[in-house]
Formats: sequence, C-alpha cells, structure tokens
Amino acid sequence: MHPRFHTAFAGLAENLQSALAPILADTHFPALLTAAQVATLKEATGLDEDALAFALLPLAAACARADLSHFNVGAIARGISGTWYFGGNMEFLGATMQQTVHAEQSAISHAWLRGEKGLSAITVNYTPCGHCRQFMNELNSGLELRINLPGRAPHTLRDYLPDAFGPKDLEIKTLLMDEQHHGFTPTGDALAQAAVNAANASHSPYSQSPSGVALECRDGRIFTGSYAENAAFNPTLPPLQGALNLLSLNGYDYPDIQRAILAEKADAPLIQWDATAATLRALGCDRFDRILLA
Ligand SMILES: O=c1ccn([C@H]2C[C@H](O)[C@@H](CO)O2)c(=O)[nH]1
Ligand SMILES: [Zn+2]
Repeated sequence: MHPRFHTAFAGLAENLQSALAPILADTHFPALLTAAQVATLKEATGLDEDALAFALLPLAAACARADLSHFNVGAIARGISGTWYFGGNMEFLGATMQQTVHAEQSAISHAWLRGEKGLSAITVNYTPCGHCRQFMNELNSGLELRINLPGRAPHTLRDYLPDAFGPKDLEIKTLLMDEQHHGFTPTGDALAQAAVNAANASHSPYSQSPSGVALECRDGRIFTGSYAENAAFNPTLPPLQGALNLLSLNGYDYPDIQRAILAEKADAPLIQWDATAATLRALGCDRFDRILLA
C-alpha cells in the first residue's frame, strides 16, 4: 500500500479495511474503483453507494498534494460507467497559485482522462468553492449533477449554482466529457504521440487552442493531460495539471518525471508553453519539449 494511505486506511471500519486491502495493495493503485470493486465493497460493508462514497473520502483526501496549505480536500466522482474516480487538491511550490488544482477538478478530470463519458454524482469532504461549482457547470451532466457533502442532504449543481453562467451563454454546445477529436496526426515516439492524442481530446471551444501534455516516468509509465477550458475562463484546467494529477493519483511523485512534451497549435491565440515550462521547472523537471501542431 502507498504510505500516503496508511493513516486514512487505519481510520476506516474493519469490514471496509478487509475488502479494500487487496485493492490498495499495489503502491500504484490507480485511485479509482471499478463498478465490480464498488459492488464488492457494498456487499462487504452493507453500505449504499452514497454512504460508501462518504466512507471512502478519507482515502481520496489522502491523495491530495497540498504542499502549501496542508489542507487536504478529497472528492470522488462517479462515472456513468459505474467506475468511481478519486481526486485530491494539488498545490505546486515555486509556481503560482493559479496553477492549483482543486479536489473536484482532480476527480472530474481524472474521470474524463480515463475515458469516462459523463458523471452522475460527486462526493466531496468540504463544500465546493465557487470556482469548482463553475468548473462543474462545464460538464455534459449540466445542472443535474448530484453533489453529496458531509452532513447535508444530497443536492444538484442546480441548487449549488443558482442563476448559473455557463457554456450556453457563449453559444457553446460541445461540453466537457463530450467526445472530441481535433484531427491532429500523432507522430514521433510514444511520448510525442501521447501528447498529440491528449491535444486531440482537449475541450477548447472558447479559444480553439487545443493542447495536451504527456509525462514520462523513469519506469516508463506515461501520463497525459488534456486542456479543459471553462466558460468563465479562469477555472480552466491547463493540460500539465491534468497530467500531473493523474501521475500523482497513480502513486508517482515529481522526481519520477523523466521527460515531458507539450503539444499545442503553433498559431493558436492562447499558448501553454511558458506556463507549462515554469511549472515543470518549479517541480524539478528540466527535460521538456514542445510539438507544434499544424
Ligand atoms: O472547493 C474547494 C476549495 C478549496 N480547495 C483547495 C484549494 C487549495 O489547494 C486549498 C485551499 O483553498 O483547498 C479545493 O480543493 N476545493
Ligand atoms: Zn474549489
């Protein structure tokens, strides 16, 4: 088991611990539970889905990398496929606050980057901030997304974001988690191809500036992040953040990163290169390249 889970795991009910032990055994547990694993945990604990998600939240919060605040937020996004995706907030020392990933963004982008086509619910250990409510309003689940918070009755995003501003106000019809492909041909080695494929899947309807990042770990594992824009612009998740989030959720650390590639359009109105390079450097990675998509 990855050491980050030790304390949270010890605090779980005994029947949940026994059922989870084999799932968490791998230090690179992918921080998600398949529908079959969720069924096993429900059976072992007698909990319904909402109660089980609350019981698992301390493990999601243990995935946080809150190196500045030490305030660990945890979220679990439930995909329509039945898979559950953990998320934790990420803060990057030596970078800017704007590079922060919120736990809700972490869980949601985790689901999206793993190919999930939509979300049914999200469970969070704190009330989602305004930025996260806005980030959620970009999803194809719209205002019907269920939000479960400790000590409160379940509500929908509609309740938490009244009089919402969103993609519709900018006449955008393709939503986050809708299938997208921007048509760039992957070339080069596996890492380069992964970066182009990530750019192909990006959600960039406001700027038409698709981009993707691929990170290679020293053991050969590759993690990719696709750019996810937001109607209100600022809650946008940059492609590096998506990739770092997956890497961290899978039990890897920044020193494990050996090489990074950003793929973006040469003539795009928005450019990721400088911000990506600055954050990578702050994390101690100085082997990175850029592919210019045409
Ligand atoms: O909805 C929220 C609010 C805050 N945070 C994180 C961001 C930052 O890392 C820390 C302090 O705000 O908590 C979240 O993850 N979600
Ligand atoms: Zn937030």
